[in-house]
Amino acid sequence: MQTSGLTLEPPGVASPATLAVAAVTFLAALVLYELFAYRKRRSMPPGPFRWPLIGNTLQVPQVHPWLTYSRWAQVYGNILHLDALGQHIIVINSAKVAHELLDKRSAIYSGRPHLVMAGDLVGFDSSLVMQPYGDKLRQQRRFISQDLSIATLPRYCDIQEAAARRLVLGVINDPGSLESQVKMSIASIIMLVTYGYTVKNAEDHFIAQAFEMMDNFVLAIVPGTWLVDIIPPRKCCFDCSEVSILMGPTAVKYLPSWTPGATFLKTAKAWRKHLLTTNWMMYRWSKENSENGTAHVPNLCASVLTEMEGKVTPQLEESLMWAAATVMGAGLDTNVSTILSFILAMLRFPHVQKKAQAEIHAVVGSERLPEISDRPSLPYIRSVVTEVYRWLPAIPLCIPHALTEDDVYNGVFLPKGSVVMPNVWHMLHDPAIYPDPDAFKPERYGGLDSEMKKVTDLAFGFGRRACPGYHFAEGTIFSVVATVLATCDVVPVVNEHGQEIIPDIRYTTGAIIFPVDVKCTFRPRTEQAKAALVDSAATLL
Ligand code: HEM
Repeated sequence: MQTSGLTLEPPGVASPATLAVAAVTFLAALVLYELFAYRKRRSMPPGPFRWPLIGNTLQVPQVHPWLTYSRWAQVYGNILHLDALGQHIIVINSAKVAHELLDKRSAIYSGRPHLVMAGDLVGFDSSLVMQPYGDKLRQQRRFISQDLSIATLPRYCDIQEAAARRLVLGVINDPGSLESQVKMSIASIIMLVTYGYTVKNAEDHFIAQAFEMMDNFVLAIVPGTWLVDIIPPRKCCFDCSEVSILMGPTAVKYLPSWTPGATFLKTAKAWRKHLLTTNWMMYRWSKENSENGTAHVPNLCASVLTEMEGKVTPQLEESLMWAAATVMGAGLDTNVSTILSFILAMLRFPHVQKKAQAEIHAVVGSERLPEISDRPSLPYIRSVVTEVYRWLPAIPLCIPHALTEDDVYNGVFLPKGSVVMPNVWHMLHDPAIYPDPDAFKPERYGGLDSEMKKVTDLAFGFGRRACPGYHFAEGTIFSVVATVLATCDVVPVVNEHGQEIIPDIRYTTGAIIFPVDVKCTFRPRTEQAKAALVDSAATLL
């Protein structure tokens, strides 16, 4: 429509001139933002090419990310930086840097990343493993470390040995049940120690609930999976007093659950309900049954409650409930993964198996089954266990830490709020430190605990967040490894043509990894060994 030489547009439609001005303004803002960001980034660690606005979001690897980070280490060095929509990610590829930052400066490297899906929505942020560093965390860690300290651990050795023996007997009788037997054996140890609960069988309701909770946890924390974690309402990436141009008003987590594309809200609701129901159910079971004498004591919950001498506040009780739940969650998959990796190693490296069996035979003999107290006398078995941690670390990228203050390391700026991921896999496969890193060679430690410690110092985490279950886990894994090797040959299954099937080295992806398709037969080495297992399974807990 033309009037007096002016062009009038219908209401709501911008003129080309307006659009042009908007586009130029947007581009100018983008250039300014990028220039500003570039100045800040120059002093940060190097990393792959970063796209305007989205940064490295599309490059953050989703499958076996530790392998990609390991390749990037060749290009960018030991400490690299990614920017995922304004979230800084620092990947550490060197043991030295990890120890200098995460151990020596642990006062500012002990936070955990804020995850909207796993934390705010599902509720895992109340569990010890995801809590920010602070009083609540310290209290929960204290509950665990007082119950699982080196001094108190001997009281749980019988439980660990009995479970290892039952596991071996179960697999001898039914080789196809390897994975479920390992899960059940580990769950039975953790449930007894944490809650005093005796697992009845593989279909036990408590076990099913606990593993489902872990499955949900592992899915909830996978980076890049959940919309809410990709578009968080976030402060500016470089200056916490400014609001990022990426932020917008998108508080996706507040959308109603019927919003198209927001099915994660329904998932989160279901997982939250499951998490709270499971954890309170097990805690209450323990409390009631430890009091009435039905539960096995000592157990973590009962010990802490006894020590409080009836002065249990609701806050303390909730804290204990989460500490116990975290022990259960943290102890399940890590141990299952490690034991399956051990079996895989024995199948692929039978000469190691022979050497380990010879050591047990020489030290323990064949008249009795090995015990955890034999550990100091069995350096080769300790080396086998250590080599499993190195060869296939259960948590290859550790659990991410968060940096709570700005920091400078060797002239490089590391901003507050960064997610810090130690690439433990790379550190443990560095050929300069571990020659021929894919080979399973317990000899590489020369039987020296000081060399083995270099591995466990990485595989069990760092600083104030280091695994509080380390000594306990060492007992469980040692007991399984020594019992298997003392009593059985771990041999491959054979196919219909009589050919042996040696599993490939393949594993899942995710925060905790598992070798896949590990199948084997446990062939009793002697009738006497099998009889000893039967006898002990009948008499022990
Ligand atoms: C082979 C077995 C295990 C491995 C490889 C392992 C490894 C780890 C690693 C790497 C971390 C993260 C540390 C960090 O953030 O720096 C961790 C945390 C943790 N682990 Fe373990 N762990 C194992 C078994 C256990 C067991 C049996 C328990 C309990 C009895 C346990 C309890 C915990 C807890 C509660 C945390 C969270 C600590 C925190 O966030 O402050 N772990 N573990």
